[in-house]
Amino acid sequence: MTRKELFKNTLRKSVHAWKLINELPLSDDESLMLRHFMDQPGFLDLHWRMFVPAIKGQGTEEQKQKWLPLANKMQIIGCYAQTELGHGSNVQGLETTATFDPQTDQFILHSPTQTSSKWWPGGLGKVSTHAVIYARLITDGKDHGVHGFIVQLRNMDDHSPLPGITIGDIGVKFGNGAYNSMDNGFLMFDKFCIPRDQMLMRLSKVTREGKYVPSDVPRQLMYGTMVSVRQTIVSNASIAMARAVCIATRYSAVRRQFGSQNGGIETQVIDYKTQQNRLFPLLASAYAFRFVGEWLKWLYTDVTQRLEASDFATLPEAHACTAGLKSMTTSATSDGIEECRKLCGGHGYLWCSGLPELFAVYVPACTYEGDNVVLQLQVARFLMKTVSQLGSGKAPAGTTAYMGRAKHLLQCRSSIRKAEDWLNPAMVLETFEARALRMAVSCANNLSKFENQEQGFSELLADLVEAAIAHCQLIVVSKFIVKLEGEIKGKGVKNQLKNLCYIYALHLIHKHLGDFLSTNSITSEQASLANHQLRSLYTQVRPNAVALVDAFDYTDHYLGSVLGRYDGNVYPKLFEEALKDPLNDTVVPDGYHEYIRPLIKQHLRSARL
Ligand SMILES: CCCCCCCCCCC/C=C/C(=O)SCCNC(=O)CCNC(=O)[C@H](O)C(C)(C)COP(=O)(O)OP(=O)(O)OC[C@H]1O[C@@H](n2cnc3c(N)ncnc32)[C@H](O)[C@@H]1OP(=O)(O)O
Ligand SMILES: Cc1cc2nc3c(=O)[nH]c(=O)nc-3n(C[C@H](O)[C@H](O)[C@H](O)COP(=O)(O)OP(=O)(O)OC[C@H]3O[C@@H](n4cnc5c(N)ncnc54)[C@H](O)[C@@H]3O)c2cc1C
Repeated sequence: MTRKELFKNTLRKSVHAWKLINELPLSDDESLMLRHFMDQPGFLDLHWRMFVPAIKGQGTEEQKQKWLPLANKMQIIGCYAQTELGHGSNVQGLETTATFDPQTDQFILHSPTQTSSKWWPGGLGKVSTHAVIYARLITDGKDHGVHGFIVQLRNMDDHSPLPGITIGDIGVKFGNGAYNSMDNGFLMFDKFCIPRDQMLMRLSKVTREGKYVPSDVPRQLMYGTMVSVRQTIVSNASIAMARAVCIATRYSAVRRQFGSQNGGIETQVIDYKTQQNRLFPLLASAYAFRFVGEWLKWLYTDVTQRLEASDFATLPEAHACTAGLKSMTTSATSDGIEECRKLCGGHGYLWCSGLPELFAVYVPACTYEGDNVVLQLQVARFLMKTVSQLGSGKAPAGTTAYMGRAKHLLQCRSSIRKAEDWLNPAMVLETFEARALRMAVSCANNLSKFENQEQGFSELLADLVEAAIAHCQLIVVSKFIVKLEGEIKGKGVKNQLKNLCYIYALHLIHKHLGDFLSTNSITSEQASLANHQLRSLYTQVRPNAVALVDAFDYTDHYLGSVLGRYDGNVYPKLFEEALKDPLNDTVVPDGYHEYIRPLIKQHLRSARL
């Protein structure tokens, strides 16, 4: 499809999905699943996952009563317009202004520079009638920082931009289809006025007289919508990773190369230890991210209930966990999809393998809802704060509770003696805890050598990110182990999950061996025992690998992959797909008479001479 066709077709699908949601009707959770099976980025994502939650989280009761019924019935369509051309990560650096005019009781929205143009918001370019706009609030010449406003963008009769608004699509993005179904947009305000009651005023207010009344709740609640979406992105990482792994596993069982004895059949590539060493940790990650996603959903629900009761104690941890896990799981999934493409050899590069499109549509998850490095630095800040409070009498809680055992974890030596010890959950956990804590403490010690903490933080950014990743990996391993300790239905399922859990943990040890050795969390002998155990786990998973991806229950239609077909009938279908290509519509291609023939003839002439 051309971009225009793709965009229009996504509108068609979105509206059809919305019709089904109402007609069937579907619950909120079911509606999200329907969106998932629609399988294309579109304006509904932003409307439901960001615009509506922003109003719910930051609007007053009155504002919710006014706007939510309209949004819930989709009589208005909204997006989330925070990022600007010049600033995305640095939200405090946004330039759009919302200046209160007491004469008219309005805010004047203005884009003072080119870099202040809103740039990237999905659904903004062509679809949304409204947006939650983030702008610097100015009253009586004073800048109060960034706040949210509900703004109508387009005329409700003919969809034209309202006077004072310049709006459009930012252009083609990575890949052919992929995220191009979405109208990521730009927007500039030229002294555009909105009524005062369209500032989202749950967190802070501007009175009729123009007085700014700051809230007594943390200003970070303004970032609540991002926390909510980051949480869902973790579960989505599992879905995307599982999809790629399903394709690569099924195809690896079908594909044969080398190893033929006396004209017999060749070896299935899934039987090569190198293939297993690349593939099975990804299979394990798909399960691991699912379980950590379930736990994160619980954490998010818990913090939301606490916030409603004005208990803000767990907000920093919820922020650190959602930011860190969003970052870690999306980076691993993007890399994992690309690895699955390579695991499928040359055919993985064909569009009909389903992997190029999956990669192209998935990879911006490393950037949207917060650049992955920037987010890990938030985790690092949280860890440095926690380390600095050790010994102050305030016991670390939640995912940092292990830091409360710092005295032990800083000096303990791993008691792994034989390969099977690496299947002991307590020993594995202690290894990850020791590594995470020692990395964090080492950063804190190095930081303390700087007179200026901010300068020290800047200098140590790379180490801090690694410490944050170590902490996040510990969370994922520990939640997998917790899952195994709970009730698991199905004969033999627990054993399979156990294998995957230890593959997940041990492959991380192998991958980050430098961390584990340099922090003395393990010795090189223990590392080699871990590798030995890992190989043994691969052998145990091998006979069940295909069943473990079938368990994701993805239909062929959803997978969209000739290589990942359930029936394994890959080769005839590759031919069928090839023959569908428009280049094969004619035997002699367009351009033959114009370019190929004259070229060949010229050579023939010179040959005769
Ligand atoms: C089938 C597939 C379906 C997929 C479905 C997914 C659909 C998704 C659609 C995606 C569309 C994309 C949308 C977007 O991208 S929207 C824009 C997202 N933008 C960002 O994420 C910006 C990232 N930047 C930030 O979040 C902040 O600016 C940053 C956290 C980096 C820094 O903020 P700030 O400068 O204000 O803060 P400080 O560093 O000074 O920190 C101040 C304290 O505040 C704490 N903090 C920061 N953020 C939060 C938060 N969210 N919640 C709670 N607390 C927070 C921070 O830790 C500091 O605390 P301390 O003072 O205690 O240290
Ligand atoms: C597909 C897609 C959809 C999007 N949808 C929306 C949307 O609906 N609404 C919306 O408002 N926005 C949206 N965005 C914007 C998105 O949220 C931002 O692009 C994202 O937050 C990253 O910000 P940035 O582009 O400013 O990156 P930058 O911050 O400019 O990052 C550039 C580089 O600088 C590094 N860097 C930046 N700051 C630091 C630091 N402090 N320390 C170390 N390194 C640093 C980063 O790691 C990165 O390598 C979308 C983006 C994409 C790609």
